Amino acid sequence: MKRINTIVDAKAEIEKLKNPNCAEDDIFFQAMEEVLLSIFPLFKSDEVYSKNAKNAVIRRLITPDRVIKFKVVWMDDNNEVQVNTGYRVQFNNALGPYKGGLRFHPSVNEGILKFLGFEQILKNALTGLPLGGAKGGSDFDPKGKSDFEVMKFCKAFMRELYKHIGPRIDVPAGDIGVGGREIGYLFGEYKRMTSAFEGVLTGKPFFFGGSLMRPEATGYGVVYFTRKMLELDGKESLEGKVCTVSGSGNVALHAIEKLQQLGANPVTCTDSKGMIYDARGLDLALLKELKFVRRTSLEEYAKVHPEAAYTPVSEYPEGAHAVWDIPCYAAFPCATQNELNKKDAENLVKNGCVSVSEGANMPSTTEAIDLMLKNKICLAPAKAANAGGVAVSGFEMSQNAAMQRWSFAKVDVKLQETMEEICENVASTAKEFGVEGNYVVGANIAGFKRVADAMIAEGV
Ligand SMILES: NC(=O)C1=CN([C@@H]2O[C@H](COP(=O)(O)OP(=O)(O)OC[C@H]3O[C@@H](n4cnc5c(N)ncnc54)[C@H](O)[C@@H]3O)[C@@H](O)[C@H]2O)C=CC1
Ligand SMILES: O=C(O)CCC(=O)C(=O)O
Repeated sequence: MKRINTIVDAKAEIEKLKNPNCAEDDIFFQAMEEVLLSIFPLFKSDEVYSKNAKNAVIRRLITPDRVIKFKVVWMDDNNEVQVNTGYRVQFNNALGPYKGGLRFHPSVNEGILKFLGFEQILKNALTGLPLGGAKGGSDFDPKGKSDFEVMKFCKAFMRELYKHIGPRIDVPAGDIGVGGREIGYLFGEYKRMTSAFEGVLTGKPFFFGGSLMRPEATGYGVVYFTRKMLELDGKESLEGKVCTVSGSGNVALHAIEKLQQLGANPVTCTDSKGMIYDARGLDLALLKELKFVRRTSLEEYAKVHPEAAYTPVSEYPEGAHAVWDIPCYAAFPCATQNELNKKDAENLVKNGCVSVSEGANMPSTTEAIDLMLKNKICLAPAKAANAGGVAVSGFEMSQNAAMQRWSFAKVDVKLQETMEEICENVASTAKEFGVEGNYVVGANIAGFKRVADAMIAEGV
C-alpha cells in the first residue's frame, strides 16, 4: 500500500482490495472497510504504519493465513446420507494461536467466515491475551434436527477438523448454533481421533475442562462494558432503565440476565421469526426453558404470558425491525450481523436512546453506525463490547494448561476487570487520536496497533 495522506487516498486503496467477482466477500469487505477507514488517523500520525510499505501490514492483515474447506458427510435419522461443507479460516496468529468460534447456520459461507475471522483478530488483540484470530463453521442447519443428528454431524465435522487444530495451534469455540452440547460432541470426537485430552476447544461443559462462566461471559461482558462506558461518558447508570435486546440465544439471554441483576428492565428479545415485547420485564426463566431446553420459537412466550406482545417479522414495515422502535435508554443488538439498519438507528435516535452496545458481531450497518455517531449515541462496537466471551475462553485455556479450575467468582472478577480495561483503553485511544467518545475508532486503532506491531516485529 502506498503512503496514505488523505481519506480519499485511503478509500482508493481500499477499493483496489475489493474482489468484484465474489459476492460472498461483500460482508467481509464491509468489515474491512469500517476498520481501514477508521484507522486513518493512525496513518496520518504515525509513519511506521503509513510510510513503512515494506511491511505491507494492511495487505498481510486482510489476507487469511489459510482457508480450510472440507466435505462433511453424515447420516440423518432416516438413514439418508447428508452432505455439508465445513470451513476453518485461520486468519492471523501474530499474537497467539488461532482462536475464534464455529458457526452452524445455513447462511454460512467463506465470505461470512472471513468477516468474522477478521473481526476476531482485532477483538482478541483488545483483550490483551495471547490469542490470534480465526473463525469456522458449516452450512449445517441445527434447526429441527434431533439431538442424535446434531451429534452425528458434529462428529463427522471433527473427523476432518481435528487435523488442523491443537491447543497451541488453533482453538475453536462456539458461535451461532454451537453451544455446550455441540462443543461436548466435538471434543469427544477429537479425543477419539487423537487420544489426547487437551484444551483444544473452549466452551466445553464444566465436567470435562470447561470454565465456569464461559456460557455467561459474552452477555455479561457486554453489560459490564456498557456500565463502564456510561460512567466514563458521565451518563446515568443502567439501574431502573428500560433496555431493548435482540436475539434470544446465548449472548442475548445472558445480557438480559446481567441487566436484570443490575436493576435494569430489559423488555424485548427476538428470534428469526419475531419479537417479544413484555413491558413488565421479561420472564427470563421461561425464555431459558424455551430456548436452551425446548429449543422452540418465542411465540410460545406469548401463550404463557398473553399480556406480552408478539410481533412476527412479517408484520413489520419493510426496512426496519420492530425491536428498535421500542423506546429505551440502552439498546443491545445480540442476534446477528446487519440486524440494525439506518431506519432502526433513526428510530433509536428519535426515541432518545443513549447507548447501543453490540453483543452480536457487526450487528449495525455502516449507515446506521454513521447516523448513531453523528447523533452522539454512545456506540460500543462489537469487537470491544463482546470480547468477554473470547476473554473467558482465554481463561479456559489457562486453566486447562495448568490443570486447574477457577471459581465462578474468580472468573467473574477477571471478566469485569478485562471489560473495564478494554473500555478504558478504547476510550483513551479515541481521545489520543482526537475523536473523544468515538469507541468505534478507538477500538479499531487500539486493536490494529497491537497486531500490526507484532507483525512488523516478526518480519516477513
Ligand atoms: N457465543 C459467544 O460467545 C459469542 C457470540 N457472538 C455473536 O453473538 C451473536 C449471537 O450468537 P449466540 O448468542 O452465541 O448464538 P445462538 O445460536 O445462541 O443464538 C443465535 C441468536 O441469533 C438469532 N438469529 C440468528 N440468525 C438470525 C436471523 N437471520 N435473524 C434474526 N435472528 C437471528 C437467533 O434467533 C438467536 O437468538 C452472533 O453474532 C455471534 O457471532 C459474539 C461473541 C461471542
Ligand atoms: O470464545 C471464542 O474463542 C470465540 C468467541 C467468538 O466466536 C466471538 O468472539 O465472536
